[in-house]
Amino acid sequence: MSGITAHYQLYGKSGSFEKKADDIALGLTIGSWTNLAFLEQEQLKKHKGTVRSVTEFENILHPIHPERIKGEIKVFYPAANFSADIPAILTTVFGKLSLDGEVKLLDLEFDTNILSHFPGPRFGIQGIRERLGVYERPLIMSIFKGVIGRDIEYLAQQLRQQALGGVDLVKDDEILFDNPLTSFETRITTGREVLRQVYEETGHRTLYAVNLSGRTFKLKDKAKKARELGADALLFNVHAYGLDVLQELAEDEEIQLPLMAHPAYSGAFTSSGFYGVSTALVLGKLTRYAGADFSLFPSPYGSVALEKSVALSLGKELTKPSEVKQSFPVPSAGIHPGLVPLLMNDYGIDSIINAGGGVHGHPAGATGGGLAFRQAVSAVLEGIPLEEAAKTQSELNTALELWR
Ligand SMILES: CSCCC(=O)C(=O)COP(=O)(O)O
Ligand SMILES: [Mg+2]
Repeated sequence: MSGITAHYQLYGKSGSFEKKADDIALGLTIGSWTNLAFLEQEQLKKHKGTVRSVTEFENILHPIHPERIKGEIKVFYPAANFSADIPAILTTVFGKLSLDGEVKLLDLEFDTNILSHFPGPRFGIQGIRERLGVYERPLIMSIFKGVIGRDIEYLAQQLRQQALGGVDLVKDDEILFDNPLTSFETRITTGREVLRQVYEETGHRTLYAVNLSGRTFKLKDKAKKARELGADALLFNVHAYGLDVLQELAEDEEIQLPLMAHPAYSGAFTSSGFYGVSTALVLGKLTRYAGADFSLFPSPYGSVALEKSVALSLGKELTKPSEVKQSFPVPSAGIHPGLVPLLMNDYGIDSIINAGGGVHGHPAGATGGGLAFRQAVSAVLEGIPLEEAAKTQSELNTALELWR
């Protein structure tokens, strides 16, 4: 039988988890079971949730209520109960249940039949690499900073400085929305022209991800306009809108632009150890299934850090073998060149090193910042310690002195 298996974490008295699991499996599907007549049981069998496993962790006590221990349960929900879309799936497996005390949704197992309704990233890691012609190293991305209240000329200069440093991508900051000084359309057309000039001068190609923002029902038209104007990629605050909106954008044949999922707002429902949804599921698996070519998330090291095991499992969800293409893991926030060895060790070459302050804060400006990142990546690929490489690479040297 086709369906989805949900993994939950909860706390309770030892021996209480079987009953809780049964209550969830029945309560979120057909309601009562044993009181039904045989004929009704036969009719409803294909809709009945099933407990797949119950695990109690006797040694993991609740930090405030030590009489409770941690448990993990797995419940199977038949596909007959929901349409194959993320809103229906989330409402089935964690709708009312998300409001019912300390329960956290850890994972969802999609079978092949259900996953076939999720085309996933249109381009994926390979497709983005083909657009850039870069295959042998992690990509480097920088972020516009301090551009709110500035005009398009200022943005153009900042973009040029970033691109001249050799970064592969530049993205809008997620807090830059449509505004009279730097409208969505003007950012696309101006950005395109700046990056064309840099390409002509240097032969280096940089892609710009413009922030697709505004009311939900206007997004598709805006995204189509972006494509007409020659946009390279779209940044999208997916968790403020909902994953299904991302999927709509990803599947639209008239849009066909790489989509970059920003993690803004996701902390509101992922950060608790007791409630909400696991980070790896939301920013990893579901963001990939919904069609993001890139998923940004806090790295384990910077200013807004995820616990390392969480950040690593998130990266795995984005890249592990699946029917859908891989999404680029983009560990972010407070990244500087000195962190490149750690990031490359954690995420390998199929990842993106992304920095705002770590590029613009370089004493030689954004160009120097980009160069320092490129030098750090080359050093790691050649097996040279950064301190050693910095003896001959002045931008890297300056960066290491500043951020050590
Ligand atoms: C986890 S936040 C994603 C990256 C981002 O949008 C950002 O602004 C990071 O900026 P920083 O100066 O910390 O590199
Ligand atoms: Mg930002």
